[in-house]
Amino acid sequence: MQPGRSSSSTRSRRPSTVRPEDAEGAKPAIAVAGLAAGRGRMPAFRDVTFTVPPASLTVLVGPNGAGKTTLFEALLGLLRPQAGSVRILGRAPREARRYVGLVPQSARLAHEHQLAGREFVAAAFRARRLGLPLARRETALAVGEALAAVEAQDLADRRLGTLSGGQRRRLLFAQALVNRPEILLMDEPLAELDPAAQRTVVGLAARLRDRFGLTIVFSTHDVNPLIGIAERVLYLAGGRGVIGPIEEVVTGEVLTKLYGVPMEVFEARGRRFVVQDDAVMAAAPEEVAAAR
Ligand SMILES: Nc1ncnc2c1ncn2[C@@H]1O[C@H](COP(=O)(O)OP(=O)(O)OP(=O)(O)O)[C@@H](O)[C@H]1O
Repeated sequence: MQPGRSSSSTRSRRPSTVRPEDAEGAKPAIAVAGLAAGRGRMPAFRDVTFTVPPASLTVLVGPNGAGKTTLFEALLGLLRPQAGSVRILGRAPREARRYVGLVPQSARLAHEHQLAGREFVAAAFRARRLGLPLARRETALAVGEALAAVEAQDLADRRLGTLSGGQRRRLLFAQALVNRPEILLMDEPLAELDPAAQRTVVGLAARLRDRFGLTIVFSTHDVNPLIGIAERVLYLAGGRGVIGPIEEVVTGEVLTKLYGVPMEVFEARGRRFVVQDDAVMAAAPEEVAAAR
């Protein structure tokens, strides 16, 4: 991880589905061109093109089944593209795996309740798994750094089974950081968290970008907690994707084209609510009603 840099350089970009290079000319951390990918025979999406600049935070949004997890798998090299290309730090995804950390959905923690926080984080440390000499000291150092990066030193000796959802999420974060990645993929880290815990997770992601220069892709069903924090949103829907600043992508006009059906976006108290006809797709119904 490197010292942070400004994160505001991409805020003025227009939505784009075709631009293969970052507008600022910086070498992209992630470059995806014409990508079609799926876990079955049918691709979840096709012709998705975007770049992610280094030291930035991109929200990945889309309805259930839009392909958010599929995209992460393609970025990790776990899934071969059906068409198009993926480059991570200029390399093929499999060659770049050690530079990429994944924060999985917390539901996958079911069998680790007996582990202490530091053991859980250490379990992901690469040198330990390889059984290298010096691994103990190196592991302790890397675990300590990762816990400090997410301000979770106080969780080092707590059993996972005794922690709240937000605290576990923090340890998942630390686990993803223990191998000092340059890119962090976060798979729905806000699911099942209350608004206060959501703010904590979003704040941590922003600090990792700003202090350590991490490139973060953060998937969620609701873009609102990231408004004013993420530079851009990558919106997947209708088998396609569009990327740009949140205020330019999360609009009725752009989403109607993307979904291929009439969509409306309501704004209330600085938040955006996406609605198809009268069906609320990603909203608190009472706030949408108030906005009408
Ligand atoms: N193992 C599988 N075999 C075939 N198709 C699959 C498989 N897993 C997922 N799919 C399909 O791939 C598409 C994309 O799924 P994916 O899980 O990537 O979406 P998602 O945006 O992450 O959804 P969610 O928000 O519900 O987690 C869906 O249509 C899904 O039904």
